[in-house]
Amino acid sequence: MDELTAGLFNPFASEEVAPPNSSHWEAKRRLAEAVRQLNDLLVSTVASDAELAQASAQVEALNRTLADTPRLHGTLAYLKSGEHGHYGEINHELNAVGGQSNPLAPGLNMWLDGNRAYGTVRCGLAYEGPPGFVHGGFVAAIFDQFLGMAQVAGGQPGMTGTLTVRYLRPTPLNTELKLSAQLSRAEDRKTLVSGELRAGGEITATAEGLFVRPSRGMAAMAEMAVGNSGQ
Ligand SMILES: CCCCCCCCCCCCCC(=O)SCCNC(=O)CCNC(=O)[C@H](O)C(C)(C)COP(=O)(O)OP(=O)(O)OC[C@H]1O[C@@H](n2cnc3c(N)ncnc32)[C@H](O)[C@@H]1OP(=O)(O)O
Repeated sequence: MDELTAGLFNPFASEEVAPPNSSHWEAKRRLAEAVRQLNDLLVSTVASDAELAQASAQVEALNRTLADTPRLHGTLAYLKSGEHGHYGEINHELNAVGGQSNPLAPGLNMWLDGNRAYGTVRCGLAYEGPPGFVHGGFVAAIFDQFLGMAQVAGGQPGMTGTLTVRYLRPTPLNTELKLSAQLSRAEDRKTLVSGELRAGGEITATAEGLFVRPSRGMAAMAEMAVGNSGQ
């Protein structure tokens, strides 16, 4: 374990969503939730052109305000600041699929129990692909994150090597979806995890992920990423 992978899974010890570790993350979770609602409202409103123009001006003004605040570009920058928790906590806030403080993330909650993992997620209107159903790319993204975290049981977290999703039936929007996964095999640097997604008791998709612990190690992978975060 290195400074990235140590504590990576701490936020998933229980079914309760791990609380924010500071007033900063608490405030950011609130803002993220407001932006999620904004996203939902944006795709559903049929307001007049004038109302949309006014809303755009308000959001643009807010963007200018936030652009003038101190910023950290990427999870590594947060880690290096030393003020925002360990990597696991930062990942739990900012991850693109599971981050509580990232409005792009649909609010995936997951917890681990031995070599099994469980989770819930609810995808609002902004995740629509086929009419009334979740976009298949987001189903795959949810599996990638969920299976990726479930690999903890194997004790050697790695990157997704392959992810195979079988879409059995459409996955409904605005419905509590239940996830479960189990470790199938862990050998050397490779961990195989399989999982399923259910809506109202019916399996809508299954997935199998092969995760590979990089030969160069996670920390070295992270160092390779320096400069990718758009600062
Ligand atoms: C950035 C830091 C983050 C830190 C925290 C994150 C925690 C995790 C969070 C996860 C959640 C988020 C999830 C995400 O979003 S992870 C993001 C999506 N995934 C990636 O971007 C991964 C990109 N690929 C790589 O970085 C490398 O190719 C990896 C690391 C995968 C292997 O490169 P490495 O140089 O180490 O490999 P090796 O040549 O020594 O081969 C070793 C063995 O593995 C076998 N093999 C290799 N590749 C594949 C493959 N694609 N499928 C099947 N098998 C593969 C290979 O045949 C060999 O087997 P064998 O011949 O010995 O039998």
